[in-house]
Amino acid sequence: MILDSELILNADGSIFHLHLRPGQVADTVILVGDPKRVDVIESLFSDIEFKIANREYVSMTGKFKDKRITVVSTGVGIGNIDIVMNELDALVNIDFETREIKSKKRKLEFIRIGTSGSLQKHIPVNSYVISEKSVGFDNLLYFYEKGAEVVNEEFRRLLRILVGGHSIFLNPYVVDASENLLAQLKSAETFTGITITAPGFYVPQGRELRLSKKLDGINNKLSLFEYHGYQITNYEMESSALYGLSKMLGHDAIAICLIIANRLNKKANKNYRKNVKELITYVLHKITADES
Ligand SMILES: O=P(O)(O)O[C@H]1O[C@H](CO)[C@@H](O)[C@H]1O
Ligand SMILES: O=c1cc[nH]c(=O)[nH]1
Repeated sequence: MILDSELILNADGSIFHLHLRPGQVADTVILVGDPKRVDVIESLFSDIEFKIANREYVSMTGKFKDKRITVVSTGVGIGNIDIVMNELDALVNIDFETREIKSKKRKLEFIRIGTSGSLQKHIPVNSYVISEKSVGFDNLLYFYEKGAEVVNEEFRRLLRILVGGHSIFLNPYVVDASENLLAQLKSAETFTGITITAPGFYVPQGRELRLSKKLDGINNKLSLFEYHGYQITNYEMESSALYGLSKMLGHDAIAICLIIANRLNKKANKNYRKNVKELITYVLHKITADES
C-alpha cells in the first residue's frame, strides 16, 4: 500500500499537482511546455470533457476527429517532467481507493510538442525536429533504480568522452524515442536526430549574458559529433526525462520541436506562435491518420 506521504491526494480525490482524477486521462497524451499552448489545442478539439489548471500544469481532455486525447502543459524543465510523468502514470496504474499498484497496467503514448534551438546549420529556424534519441545533461535518471537499464550504454560512453573530464557534465544519459511514434510523425517535413536536454536555457546551452560558460566551443563540438550516422540536432529542456521515465514505466514517448533559434547561424524567430500552431496541427493529423 502506498502511503499518504508518497502519493498525495487532494480532498476531492485528485492527484497533488495536476489536480486530475482517475478516468480523466486518455491513452494518448500531448505534453506542451507553455500553458497557453493548451488553449490553442482546445480551439482545434471537439467534445472537451474538462480543463483544469494548477500552477503551470493546465490539463484538458477532448477529441480530435474521433480520437480521445489528453493535453497537459508541463512548464519548463526536467523537474516538472518528473512530476507530470509520475502523476499521469499513477492516475492510470495505481488504484486510488486501495492505494495499490494495479496488476493490469495501461500503456500511454506521450507526444511532446515543444520549441528548441538548432545545433546544425542545415536545420534552419521554423524546421520541425523529432528527437530520435535524447541525451540528458541533467542527472535525473540516475536517481531511479532502473535508470541505467534504459540508457544506451555505448552512446553514453562516447558522449562522456566528448564532454568528459568536466565535472559539470556528471554523466550524460541517452534514451531512444518510441519507434512506433517515430514512424507516425516522421515525414519529408521533419528532421530527425539527437536532442540534448539541458538543465538550463542560458549557460547550459552556451548562452552568455553576464555569466560566462566554463567550456569553450561546446556547441561546435556537439554539432560535429556523430554516432552511427546520427548527429546532434538540437537543444531543449525536457525530452531526456520524458523518454527515460516513459521507458521505465512501460509507456511510449516522442518529442517533436519547432526550431525557434539556430545557434550556429545566429538566427531566431521571435514570433513563433503561428508556427507552433502549424506544428500542433501537423502532429494532430499524423496521429489521427487512421481515424474517420
Ligand atoms: O517550448 P517548450 O515546450 O517550453 O520547450 C522549450 O522552451 C523552453 C525554454 O524557452 C524549455 O521548456 C524548452 O524545452
Ligand atoms: O534555444 C532554445 C530554444 C528553445 N528552447 C530551448 O531550450 N533552447
